Amino acid sequence: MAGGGKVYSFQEVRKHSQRKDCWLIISGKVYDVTPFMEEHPGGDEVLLACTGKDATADFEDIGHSDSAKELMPQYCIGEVDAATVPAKLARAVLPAKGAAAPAPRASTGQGVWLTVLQLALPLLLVAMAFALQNFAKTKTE
Ligand code: HEM
Repeated sequence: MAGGGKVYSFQEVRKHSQRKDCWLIISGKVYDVTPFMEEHPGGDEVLLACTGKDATADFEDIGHSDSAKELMPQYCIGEVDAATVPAKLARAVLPAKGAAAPAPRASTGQGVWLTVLQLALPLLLVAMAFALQNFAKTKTE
């Protein structure tokens, strides 16, 4: 690691959030990607959008190649002090520009009931049609 294991606070890392001074946090490590901004095949905007937070999920979501991962050590300047990373920011997964937004989760309480209702409603209608048909038959007999 180029940074010799230096530990930075989250507050320190987030100060470097400009095109000419851009640091990222990926898997607990701090990367100074300033010299890489123009070369990054995904563009500099996505890197800028990943400053000031934990960019691990964004980086992983892209499915970077092994050769991309091999480039990383040269930009690594140290580690982030995990205790200083705000929990909600550490878990934040913002969709990267050009990437698909995460699908809404259907397994939440409300979602399950909606699915059950969607399945049950047509069955209920068929059952009612049969009942009506039988009722009409018995009336005419
Ligand atoms: C040190 C950090 C990073 C390095 C060295 C890096 C390197 C690369 C490389 C080499 C590629 C070309 C494709 C590949 O080989 O996988 C790439 C593509 C890309 N990267 Fe990064 N990247 C970094 C961080 C990030 C971050 C934080 C994001 C945020 C979302 C990002 C978003 C993208 C996107 C959107 C592409 C284009 C993918 C495509 O066109 O299919 N990268 N990156």
